Amino acid sequence: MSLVLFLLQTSGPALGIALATGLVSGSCSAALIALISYTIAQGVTGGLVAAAFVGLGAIALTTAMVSRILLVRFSQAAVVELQLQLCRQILAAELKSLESLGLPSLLVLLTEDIQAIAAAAGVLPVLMINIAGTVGCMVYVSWLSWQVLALVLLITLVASFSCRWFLVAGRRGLAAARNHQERLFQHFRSLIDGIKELKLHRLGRQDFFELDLQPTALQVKHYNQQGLSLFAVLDSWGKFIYFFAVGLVLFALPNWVGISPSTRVAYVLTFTYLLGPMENLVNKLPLLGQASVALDKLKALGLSINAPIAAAAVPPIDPSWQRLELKGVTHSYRTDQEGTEFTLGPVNLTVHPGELIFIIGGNGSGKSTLAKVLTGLYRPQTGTIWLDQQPIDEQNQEWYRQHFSVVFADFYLFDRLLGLSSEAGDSQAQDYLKKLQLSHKVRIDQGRFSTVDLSQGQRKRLALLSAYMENRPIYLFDEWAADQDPAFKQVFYTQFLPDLKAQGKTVFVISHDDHYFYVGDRILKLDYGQIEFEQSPASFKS
Ligand SMILES: Nc1ncnc2c1ncn2[C@@H]1O[C@H](COP(=O)(O)OP(=O)(O)OP(=O)(O)O)[C@@H](O)[C@H]1O
Repeated sequence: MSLVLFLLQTSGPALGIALATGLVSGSCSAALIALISYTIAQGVTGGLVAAAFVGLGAIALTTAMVSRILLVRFSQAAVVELQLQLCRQILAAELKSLESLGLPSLLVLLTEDIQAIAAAAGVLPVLMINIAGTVGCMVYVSWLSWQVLALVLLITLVASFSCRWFLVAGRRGLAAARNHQERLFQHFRSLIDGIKELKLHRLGRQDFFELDLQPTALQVKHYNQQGLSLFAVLDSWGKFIYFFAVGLVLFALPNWVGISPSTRVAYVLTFTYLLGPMENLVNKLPLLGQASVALDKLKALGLSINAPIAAAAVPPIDPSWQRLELKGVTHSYRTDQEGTEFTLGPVNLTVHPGELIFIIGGNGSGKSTLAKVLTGLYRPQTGTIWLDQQPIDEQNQEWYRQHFSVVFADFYLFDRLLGLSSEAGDSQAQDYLKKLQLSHKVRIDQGRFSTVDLSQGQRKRLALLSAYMENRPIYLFDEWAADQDPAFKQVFYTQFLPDLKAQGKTVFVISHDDHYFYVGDRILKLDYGQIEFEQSPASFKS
């Protein structure tokens, strides 16, 4: 049902015209069948009947063609809209929800699930036309004899009940395959990301292939085979019921109620015509089954193809802010295993413009988690963040986030400066390239880097350049200097950071380089998610 809703939303008028022309075509085809059987039964061969035949045939063919062309256009538009809609939802979703869904889930969603839904979206309108044609034929049958219609309806009822089991079991198989598909994508990811390690370790490679990748791929195959086989059985079962119905009308019904041979010919012709649409319907059931499994998964993941994303306007940021406060802020990660929950906070912190703050602590002490909370990527589970007089909540969180430029430890480098492509921007970026000692490697044209195939340290410098270009009031660097050579490390700590501070920017630096802490105003140490101390560099002893 949500698929139909989505189709109506994306291309309502086009779908309406396609369906209307399809309906006309289906009705004309049904009328043609009636005309043919009438001609055979009555033995009439007049010019009027021939003209009606030609007229009906022409209308049926033209409308069918128009309908098909519209459907092709419309289904392609629906596929693109579907992909864009899901991408919009992913962009709008909270980071935390996306992290808990996991990358494999999102990948299966954007590839397999979209394909399944798109394929069903493509066939659904054709199926609707087939159903319309079938209904037209049923009207004709009921006009011929209500007893036959009653019989057909009875058989349809029995068929629906008997097919239901196959449908449910088939769908269960497809759903199980879909679940294993996520694990398979996780293995694909390991294969691609871990290719260097796998190449160097022959036994490990064999182990990964034989114990992880292959069994999961075989499970996907097994469940898909199981599900699709049930749909194949359903196909044959449907045909059996169909021939059973034709047999009943041909051989049994005349013994029960009086039917003339000419009426019988009409039935047989009608049923023979119906074979096409019915077969089409049954053939497409696996596609519809896969789409419905994909839609269920979407819903379970908290996404929906019908939920429009309101592009809320974000007010301009406040460059003259005076006070950023975290009051009793906490954030926890819940894991499946008991006793492994990590809680950051409660954190109480007040920050002013132009401050340079080092955040330090051991591995797993919560520095990156604090960075995500501070920058508004994670919402505090308790406590509140205040920017001047404004508490940050769901409504203004997007606005709040725009105050920060961040280079995360696991940063992603886009191949262009997003949102900045003016020529003035290019010349400023060229200046930064020189300062970052990259001008011999990289050029910038209309905001696009000539290459991002660089060393890790060089890529981090480009990420820093992107952050500079964003020119936000607050900066956060998570272990930025870790991959830099000693000379450039010194440039970063003794020139870049003081420069930013001199411009009135507030800078948070997550770092282990204690011999540069003297450039900062404060050092904040985390231990097991708690602020262990806050000190000035002068009183700090590592
Ligand atoms: N997405 C997550 N889901 C569950 N637990 C997480 C997640 N991210 C981090 N953690 C846990 O939270 C704790 C703090 O992690 P965090 O990355 O904030 O530490 P860190 O101080 O930045 O560590 P490092 O110096 O190693 O980068 C760790 O115990 C980690 O296992």
